[in-house]
Amino acid sequence: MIIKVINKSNNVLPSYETLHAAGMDLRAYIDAPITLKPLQRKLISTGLYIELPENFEAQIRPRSGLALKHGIGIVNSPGTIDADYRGEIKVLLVNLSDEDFVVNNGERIAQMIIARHETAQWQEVEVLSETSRGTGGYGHTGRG
Ligand SMILES: O=c1ccn([C@H]2C[C@H](O)[C@@H](COP(=O)(O)OP(=O)(O)OP(=O)(O)O)O2)c(=O)[nH]1
Ligand SMILES: [Mg+2]
Repeated sequence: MIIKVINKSNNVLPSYETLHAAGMDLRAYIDAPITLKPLQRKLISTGLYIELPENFEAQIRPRSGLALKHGIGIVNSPGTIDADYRGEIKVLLVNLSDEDFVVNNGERIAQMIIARHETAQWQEVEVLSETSRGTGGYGHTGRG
């Protein structure tokens, strides 16, 4: 699919790193390095603005390597970019390690997945259909 994008950064556009990758890596677009102290969170710019088709969203997800090696997560993971959003895509990083983490311009900080979604309408009713699960949940089928 084709997605319109404005790139105000000095970075290359996000791209799939391998042939069948689900996510495109997003790069930080910042004037100077940003330090995240332990447990600190900061909104990181990407310089990207996109126009998604109706019934598509972009999900902003963490990179597992940064998570494993440096404890870097995304506070609102997965972040949601709505199809009608025209602002800059930003990434809310958090440092869950006990050491400072420095983000540099152009660094790959997150990944973006383009996904189709439904738009639902409600049908209000009094009764829902019966199932074998019923209202059971939260481990109701046991552990092993
Ligand atoms: O990680 C994110 C999450 C959101 N957004 C942008 C795109 C999205 O369409 C908009 C609103 O996001 P969301 O609905 O998650 O935030 P909200 O707190 O509900 O704000 P709003 O009232 O503007 O919807 O902010 C980002 O750039 N990065
Ligand atoms: Mg919202």
